[in-house]
Amino acid sequence: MHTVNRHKLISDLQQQGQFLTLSRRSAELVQKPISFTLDEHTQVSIISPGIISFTPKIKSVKAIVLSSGIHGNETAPIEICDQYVVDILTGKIRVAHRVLFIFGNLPAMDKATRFVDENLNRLFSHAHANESVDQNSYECARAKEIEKAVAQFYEAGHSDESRYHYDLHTAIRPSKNEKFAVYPFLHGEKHSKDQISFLLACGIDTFLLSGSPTTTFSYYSSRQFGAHAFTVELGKVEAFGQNDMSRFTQVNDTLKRLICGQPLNLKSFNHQDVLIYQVNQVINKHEDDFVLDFSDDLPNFSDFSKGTLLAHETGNEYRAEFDGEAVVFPNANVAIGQRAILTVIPTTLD
Ligand SMILES: O=C(O)CCC(=O)N[C@@H](CCC(=O)O)C(=O)O
Ligand SMILES: [Zn+2]
Repeated sequence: MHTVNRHKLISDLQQQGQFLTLSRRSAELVQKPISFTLDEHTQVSIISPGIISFTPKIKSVKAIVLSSGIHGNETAPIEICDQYVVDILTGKIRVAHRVLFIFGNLPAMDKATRFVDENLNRLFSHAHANESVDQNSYECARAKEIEKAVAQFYEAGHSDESRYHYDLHTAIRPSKNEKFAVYPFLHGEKHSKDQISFLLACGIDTFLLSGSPTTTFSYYSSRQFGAHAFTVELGKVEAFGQNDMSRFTQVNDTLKRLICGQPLNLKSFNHQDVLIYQVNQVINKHEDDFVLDFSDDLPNFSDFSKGTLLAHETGNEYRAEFDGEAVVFPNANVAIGQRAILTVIPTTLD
């Protein structure tokens, strides 16, 4: 890159902070790794379009990944994270910990779609190398790029740094519990009540405990790097500019407090404040004729009595196994072999 352009880029970024806009509109400008310092207190590293890290000069005790737009049409988290990046670059706020922002699927944002060729959130933990995955797709390359950025970010820290990853999404359907988090499978490790208290402070009061490995981004950070990692669902999918940002005040303020090292005033964990579910069935689609046996606008967490037919396809019927079993993320329109419904049943944390 020409030196003059590099200086202009850095000065534009510091004056306007529009890293995401540049990543989406002029990706070639932020294609090469670029580093610079903000007022001598924060190192900025642009890793590739849509991926930027901030490192304070003071010793960091937390390494925090905030990802959004892993699905391109899930706009509210993208708008929240974009504003943090703008505010950091322009000096309105200052990070106290190392923070990596990842804006996942840039071309899908432009198309206002979940993805272009492949669901990016099914390609982590090396699933991008599976033979069923189109190796020429944007998402295949992007999954590799994101995995590498996360590995370098966590591994660059001190050994006593604790690791966090909040992968922010919005859901396709409305939900009986509007804000909820998927807690990736921990392979027998204990769930963190402190993390649940933190997410509760963000306005997230419902948790799904995953019971098996997945190829999602949050599972990758959890499993590979021991990060406290979650897929966080903040509401319903809306177009850019159409989100009612007042619905995100709590999560917006709390995440900002976290990255800026401000007091969080967390309430200690109390079973009565949260709804905890464990995943009971992961129903995958095997045939083209897979259909759901309930309406397209049925909200997430709607529950059924034992034996109710939830979905069917040639050769298979899928039924509720328990009274009160609820459905989450039902979607008949997924690729063959992928998850079409999660079912969950209430549980408690030990
Ligand atoms: O509303 C939907 O159907 C999907 C919303 C979404 O993108 N959810 C994530 C959950 C990932 C996880 O299980 O941790 C996804 O499906 O990728
Ligand atoms: Zn999503």
